[in-house]
Amino acid sequence: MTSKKGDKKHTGSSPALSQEPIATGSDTQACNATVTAVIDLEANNVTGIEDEEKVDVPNVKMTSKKGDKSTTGSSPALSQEPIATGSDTQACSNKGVGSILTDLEMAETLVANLTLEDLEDQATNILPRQSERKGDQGPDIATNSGLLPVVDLAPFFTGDESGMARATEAMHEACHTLGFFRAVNHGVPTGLMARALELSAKFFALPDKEKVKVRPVEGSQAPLVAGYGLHPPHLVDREANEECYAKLTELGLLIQDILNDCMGLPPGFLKNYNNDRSLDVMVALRYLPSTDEGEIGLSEHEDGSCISFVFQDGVGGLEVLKDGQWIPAEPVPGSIIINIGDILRVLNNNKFKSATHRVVRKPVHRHSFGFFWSVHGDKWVEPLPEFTANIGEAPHFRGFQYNDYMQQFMKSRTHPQSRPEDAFSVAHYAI
Ligand SMILES: O=C(O)CCC(=O)C(=O)O
Ligand SMILES: [Fe+2]
Repeated sequence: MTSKKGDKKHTGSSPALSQEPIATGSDTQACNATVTAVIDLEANNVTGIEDEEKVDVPNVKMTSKKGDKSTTGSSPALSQEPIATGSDTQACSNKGVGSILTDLEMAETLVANLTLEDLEDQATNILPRQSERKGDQGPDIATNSGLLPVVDLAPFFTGDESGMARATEAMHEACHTLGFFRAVNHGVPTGLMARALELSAKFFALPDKEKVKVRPVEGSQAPLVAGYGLHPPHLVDREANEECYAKLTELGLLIQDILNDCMGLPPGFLKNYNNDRSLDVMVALRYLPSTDEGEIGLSEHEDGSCISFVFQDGVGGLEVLKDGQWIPAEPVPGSIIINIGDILRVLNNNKFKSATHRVVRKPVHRHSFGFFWSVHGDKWVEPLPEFTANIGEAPHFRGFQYNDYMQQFMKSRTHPQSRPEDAFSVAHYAI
């Protein structure tokens, strides 16, 4: 089994891709949350992966699959060709129902002969509930906020006006200087995130022979040739995923409103501009253990989203580039890491950073969820007059249709350039 160690630049796992519903392979009911996972079956040589290797996962021993398959990009719903060699991903989108139903039927048929007990037996409970994890008593924000700026959103739930102003200012500063911050008291229950991570871990811990049963059907419009089309219906608590998706959507609306204020835009401007939630997607990621120091799990990239949200287990590995230094975005229980994507950066003409980030693999499996707040595919994206003509500044980007951007973004993922610096990015539109 080969182990790739490249630090190939890519454009992130934000999936809002094309005219085609992104996570076409992924979707189910309510949030239409489902799973599109990427597993490079060829590269990973599923049959060559041995069962029953003991793997350490935070605070627990688990039985898991062996195999070091490092990853050069984990993006989920994106590839037409296997590119993620060593991570598994799943996605929840809220569109694409048409082609997903087919996959759902397939999944249900294929998994129907397995009982929940069978599945539970196979998937050792690798992530205990947050409350059961040693040291995870809830966010210890004061002492353990790590290096990222922290934005406490509590005032937006209590109506404390001066607190709201302080949080808005903190967010503005973070977006301006780093493009990343840690949100606490954000309204997404800690237990819900823990449950989603637990379910994801359980799914990924299944033997490959079970997971491949929920690959997208041959000829499906699902954007993955290798990967999981759906969560096995009997295994996954869809309600938890859907609730998580719904809560993240609420958080997205709140953050978008606050950013609207940070940017000094007329009240409700972003909400109006970005009023279609069909390309948002929630992705579950699993990173395989590293075999060597410094192996890359997700190569450096900027997100193609408007705003991205990440919650993670206790393993760590997410890093943000600032002034040539990689800053760890450490796991802090209950917090959500939020970063600015390329779309917002273009809209405000580079006032906010869309920071380069990556995931470095650790000696144990890592699980995380990404939620990518997108814009509608038909949307025209260009620097807003508030950041150009109205203030006498030249635009730093020419305008583009989001679909066009995503097509190229995708192509660059599925047909990576040999030189990372040649990879497609929003710089393509720079003036
Ligand atoms: O897994 C993570 O912590 C980050 C994932 C990420 O950056 C992405 O999917 O774009
Ligand atoms: Fe990212």
